[in-house]
Amino acid sequence: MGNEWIERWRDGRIGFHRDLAHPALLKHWPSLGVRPGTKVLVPLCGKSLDMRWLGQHDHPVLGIELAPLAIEQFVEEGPGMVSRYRQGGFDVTRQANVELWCGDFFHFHIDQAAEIGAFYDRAALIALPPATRQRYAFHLAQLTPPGACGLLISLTRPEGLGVGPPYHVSAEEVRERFEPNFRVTFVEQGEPEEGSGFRETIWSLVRRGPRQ
Ligand SMILES: C[S@@+](CC[C@H](N)C(=O)[O-])C[C@H]1O[C@@H](n2cnc3c(N)ncnc32)[C@H](O)[C@@H]1O
Repeated sequence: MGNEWIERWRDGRIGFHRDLAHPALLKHWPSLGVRPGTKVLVPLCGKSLDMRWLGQHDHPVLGIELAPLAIEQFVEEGPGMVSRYRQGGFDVTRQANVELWCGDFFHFHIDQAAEIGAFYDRAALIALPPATRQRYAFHLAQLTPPGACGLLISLTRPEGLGVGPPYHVSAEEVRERFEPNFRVTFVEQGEPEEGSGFRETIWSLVRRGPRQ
């Protein structure tokens, strides 16, 4: 699967990328009440401008992305000095308060996640095939402390029009995968996208503590 993403980036098949920050992030992030200064984990981050928006709103950002090209494009297309270093087996590229870790999200370890206090998933869960999505939900839970909250933007797609990615992830599946470790709240469902019929759903998640 990893190679397919690398190829997509190489061939410029990145229709998922948006030229502006996602409207749902602008609309709903403030109501999560995440304190300024809280570091936000962005799994499977691509070169999303949502990271720049979070960075500009006083959140250090830690993005994890498999494709080196995505990271190169992010820093080329944005302002600010770039620094590069190696940490915990990952090549890390930093620009302003966004640090991009190049590698597999599933290899990112809890020891490296010490400062993370919030998270943002747009098109990460839905980029993964069914068998990997449970693993994703557990891994996200492992990396986030009790009380950490975040937004999840999932997607449904009409039946019979291909498989994915992006994969169809139903509301039931979101609850089933995340509720063991997160309080899951439905926030909003977007309108179906013209042509594809893809429809995004916004969720807010709060990492449960041991007895919550
Ligand atoms: C559908 S895109 C979404 C990107 C970004 N979140 C956005 O909203 O534009 C999924 C991204 O995840 C990356 N990816 C896929 N599997 C990954 C993995 N196991 N670890 C890290 N990144 C991964 C892909 O290279 C791709 O850039």
